[in-house]
Amino acid sequence: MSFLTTPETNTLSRTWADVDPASGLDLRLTDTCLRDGSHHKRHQFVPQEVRDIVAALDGAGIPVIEVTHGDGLGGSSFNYGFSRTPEQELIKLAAETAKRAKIAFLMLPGVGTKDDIRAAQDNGGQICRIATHCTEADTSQQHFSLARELGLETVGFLMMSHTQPPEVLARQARIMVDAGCQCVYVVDSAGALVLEGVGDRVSAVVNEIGSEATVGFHGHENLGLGVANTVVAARAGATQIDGSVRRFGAGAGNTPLEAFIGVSDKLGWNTGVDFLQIVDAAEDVVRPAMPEECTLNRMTLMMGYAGVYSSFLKHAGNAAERYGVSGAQILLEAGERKLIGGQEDQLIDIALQLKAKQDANN
Ligand SMILES: CC[C@H](O)CC(=O)C(=O)O
Ligand SMILES: [Mn+2]
Repeated sequence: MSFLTTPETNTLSRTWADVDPASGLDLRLTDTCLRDGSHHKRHQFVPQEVRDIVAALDGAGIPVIEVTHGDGLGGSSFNYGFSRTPEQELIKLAAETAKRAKIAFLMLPGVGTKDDIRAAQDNGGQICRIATHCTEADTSQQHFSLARELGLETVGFLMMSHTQPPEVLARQARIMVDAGCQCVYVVDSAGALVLEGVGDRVSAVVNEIGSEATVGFHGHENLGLGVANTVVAARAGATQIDGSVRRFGAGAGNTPLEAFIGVSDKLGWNTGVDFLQIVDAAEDVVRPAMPEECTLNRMTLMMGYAGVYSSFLKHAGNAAERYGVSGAQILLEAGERKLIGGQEDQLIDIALQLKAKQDANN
């Protein structure tokens, strides 16, 4: 079945209402500006910003809001950047503020621990999202078991999905589902996937896991395709969709959720979110909390083009400044080396090599 099965009517082959009929939703949205946006904010969220953003998103009808350090539970460190406010405090505040939305949290095995998951649940987190590189799903098994034992809803993130063909992702999704994952996300961490590249991957995962679990899509804007790629993902069977209001996320940002909501309205897909309210939230509440807009520029475009993990942006920028070399060249080389999350220190190695070359030529 093609992922463009019914373009005339835009009838989705799978909807979120298949899982939760009472919701009546075609697609269930998760806003990640308070987690993926943490990279852009260098993890400097303060309590009032979290309260205001959660209240605005919840009021507009966003059903899931993710809150954690950008690199997930336990990410506050010298390697990834220290949080200004402890993430568990922010999760608690978010859970206390939200009237309808569920609070999700992210964890990467090896960065966070099982105790961090327990603490996040104690603080009101209800959805546990476990992220692994897209060939390493087996590292998530014990975390899915624990999360299910605790009664948490579970989501699996197959990061850097552009690096593997659809059949590999499908096999990795199977590992997560067998371990207790209820929704597997195809995660375009580098914003490097282009249209059919998304559709083929989502379709393969849908075909593998059938009705055992749902499928999600998490996009980045590095080639300007966040909304278009997400429409393709939904047509291919993804029923859970990530994005960030005002694109507040890593790299050039995430799929701009307010734009996707407007597009969904036009396509007749019910997200349950009020377009006018979410546009106001983007402008009046989310934008003031951002250090600057997330934009397409030489660095972020290079990430999409070379296939680089979006959360490397600030690290590459720091290394470029420190050693007086081109940030774009650092990112190109990071793409060549196929670096994955956790290898941030190699950006410094690349910068040192570029500097040595530069010095030799002067
Ligand atoms: C460091 C985790 C990463 O930011 C997760 C994510 O959002 C992605 O891979 O796109
Ligand atoms: Mn992301």
